[in-house]
Amino acid sequence: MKENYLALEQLSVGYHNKSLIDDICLNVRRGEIVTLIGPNGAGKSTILKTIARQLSMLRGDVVIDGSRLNEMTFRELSTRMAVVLTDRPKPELLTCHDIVAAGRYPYTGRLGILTHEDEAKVDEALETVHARELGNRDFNAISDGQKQRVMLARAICQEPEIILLDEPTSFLDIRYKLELLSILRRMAKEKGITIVMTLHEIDLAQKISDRIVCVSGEHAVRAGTPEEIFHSEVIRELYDIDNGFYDPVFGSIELARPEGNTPQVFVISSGGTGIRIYRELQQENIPFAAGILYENDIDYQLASLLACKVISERPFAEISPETYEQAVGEMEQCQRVIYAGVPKGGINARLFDLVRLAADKGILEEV
Ligand SMILES: Nc1ncnc2c1ncn2[C@@H]1O[C@H](COP(=O)(O)OP(=O)(O)OP(=O)(O)O)[C@@H](O)[C@H]1O
Repeated sequence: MKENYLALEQLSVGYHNKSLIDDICLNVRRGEIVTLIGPNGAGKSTILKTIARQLSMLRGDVVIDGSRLNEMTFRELSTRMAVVLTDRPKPELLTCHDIVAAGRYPYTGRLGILTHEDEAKVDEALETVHARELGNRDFNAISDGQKQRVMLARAICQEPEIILLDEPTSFLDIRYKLELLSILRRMAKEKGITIVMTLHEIDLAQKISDRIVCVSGEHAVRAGTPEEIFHSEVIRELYDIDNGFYDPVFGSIELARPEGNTPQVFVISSGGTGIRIYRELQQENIPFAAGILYENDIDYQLASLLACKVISERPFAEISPETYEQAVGEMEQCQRVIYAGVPKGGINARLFDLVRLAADKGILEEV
């Protein structure tokens, strides 16, 4: 077990002496990736700014590697902590290289003169974020996504023990989002750098984080592993979602299921063949039933979220007469039956009886 690096001890954060969230207690281990998630305005950035000492803490304490935040000198803090918040510097006539080089200032003398070694670190940091070609460009004249990468290069160049990042993936296209997250993962796992960040993309948070902190309400800061936090109900409650779902198995956001509790279509599928059909029916707002699906079938997870009825069977069991009759009853209420393909196996033989029955009734559509 790695040692604790950062501790928030009954921390209260807020503005103008008015607290927003009280009693935050959190221990973060060295090299851990911790992501704060929660709705807009919940206080995620406020917590990060407080840890970064850009905002005074109201009560409690922040301890970094055994040192109290408020007792650390500026140099001590800046050699330990790099911060990439959403505010961007608006420098006059500074190149991206100059911005990144500022990450070396905690290590240079008063005049801020960079040694050859410092210069090499600036180049290396720009290289890491694939922004070397931006080095000579005016920082004010590059895109938001490019600025984001340059700011990350500055943080890397600072060689910190901990990096705080506020929404680091916003503005980045998919390639750079993935790249940023893999850079962070390398920094954490190979160099033992502790990462605390906020992310709005909870699917990415689920995949990259060692621990998730849910921020909402005055006291409600709940922490857990991604497996503990990413349940449809926890996410629904955290974000107060009433118009869709978060599917924790696939890490996907799903729109609400079609309106109505009476299925118009019955879908027979297996092993992923139903997914495209479910989505099409969802887009057309047609309520549907799905079955007979084994509970460990990939289609079962999405069907449970989108179908108004799912007829299922226990994994690896023969389809029971009761389940079959239930499926027939449901299917006979529908105007259409879509057969999306099912691999034949001994135990699912009755599924094919269902398909034949639909064909006999003249309501079968094969896709
Ligand atoms: N400088 C400020 N002075 C007073 N209140 C502020 C200030 N900055 C933010 N707030 C308020 O504090 C609350 C928390 O804001 P914060 O930016 O921490 O939320 P957040 O969880 O990061 O939200 P988002 O996901 O929208 O970025 C909000 O109600 C916000 O209006």
